[in-house]
Amino acid sequence: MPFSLDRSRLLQQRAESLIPGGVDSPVRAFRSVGGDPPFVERAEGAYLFDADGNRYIDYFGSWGPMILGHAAPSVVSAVQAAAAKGTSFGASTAAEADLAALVMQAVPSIERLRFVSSGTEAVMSAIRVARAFTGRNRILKFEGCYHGHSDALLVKAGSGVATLGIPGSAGIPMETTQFTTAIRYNDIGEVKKVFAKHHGEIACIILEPVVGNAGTILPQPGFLEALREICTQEGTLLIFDEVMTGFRVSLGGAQALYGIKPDLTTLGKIIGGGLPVGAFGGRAEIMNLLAPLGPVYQAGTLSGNPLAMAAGITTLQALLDGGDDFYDALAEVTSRIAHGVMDEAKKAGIPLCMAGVGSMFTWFFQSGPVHNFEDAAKSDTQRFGQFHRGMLERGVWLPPSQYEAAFVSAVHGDAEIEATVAAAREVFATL
Ligand SMILES: Cc1ncc(COP(=O)(O)O)c(C=O)c1O
Ligand SMILES: N[C@H](C=O)CCC(=O)O
Repeated sequence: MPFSLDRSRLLQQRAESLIPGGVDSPVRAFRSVGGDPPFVERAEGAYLFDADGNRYIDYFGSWGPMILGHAAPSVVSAVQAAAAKGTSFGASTAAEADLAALVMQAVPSIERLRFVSSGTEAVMSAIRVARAFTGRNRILKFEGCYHGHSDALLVKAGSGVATLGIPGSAGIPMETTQFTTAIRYNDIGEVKKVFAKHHGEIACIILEPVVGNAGTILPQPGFLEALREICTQEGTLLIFDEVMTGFRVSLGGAQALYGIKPDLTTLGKIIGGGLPVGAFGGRAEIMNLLAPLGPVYQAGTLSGNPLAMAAGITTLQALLDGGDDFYDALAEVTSRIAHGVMDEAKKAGIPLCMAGVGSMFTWFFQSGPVHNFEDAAKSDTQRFGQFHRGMLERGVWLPPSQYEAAFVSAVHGDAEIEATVAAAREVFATL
């Protein structure tokens, strides 16, 4: 059967008449890679199935959460059992503390934690509590890092903002971003300059400790250590946004991998096992400023939702049980996929470089190296788009932007590696 997206196209047209751009999040629209986005009907293991009957190996895993693969039987059973008891109470359940305890077991820098419904909310709330704790307003972030879509954090953001090539967002008053400073990632000299200019004013540095939203960019040796030292000296809080890297790059996230202890951490994605969730946490003396204990207001009708808690508990328990062996196996499969495709690019004479850690990675269409967003933006995005479409037609669904990370799950294996490398070989021959 020749590849067709006829039904998806019709569904997209219908969606466009009802929903702006036909999507509930811009990155889903395939604007930077062209072509029609497939409409998903169901998913199982490492695969997505669309409305036209096409099957795809999934390399974006709902943008990170699906580390156990789609519809993992243990997660589905836990969610079904929780749903049978009621889908939301707006009152506390034991499951919230159960999940909080599992998170803290893996991420010891978190002494107190609160659940919210998205990564955006987690970051927004962490910034508020950091400002309250320090009595300062300014936040320092890095170009190409994405911390959700709250007003103050879209300045020079990655992900869809970078993909669409827009500077931030309309509808945000200048006054709201006046305290946001965005500088180059991996450049400690720039960080020092900002502290010299704004001495005593900076509430927090927030960053993706491994960037995923400009494509994958690794911290250079010493960068995270230097940030920790500066923050400690200056009375500034260090916030690791581990919404993507938490439970992804290692059980304890990037902070465990690189041995750095942030003051606050934001989480999302994997800790909800594919259901809507976010969390922020850190030192008790900071987190205890939250109402009802303290003066920082933060709330949520569906926060700690019982279905999300059930999916999260089951997922984290599997990761804790699997331990280092689980993460080593995942990294090994990822490395075979990532390097297998790199080898094919080399044979085809196509400049391609790769950055990755554990089970997240990006192929940049350039010779590299990529240390910051400016470097990532040198990629041949047109060629990336051609590659993306070619792979999709051959049953491999990559994240539809050069400025996003790909993810591998525990149920990707030999068959998926071979099929992916073979598809890349064919596509490279057409570029
Ligand atoms: C690092 C990071 N922070 C924050 C967010 C925002 O999370 P959400 O989309 O759940 O609001 C995302 C993903 O979107 C992310 O990757
Ligand atoms: N890069 C984003 C999150 O990690 C992609 C998810 C989205 O914005 O829809």
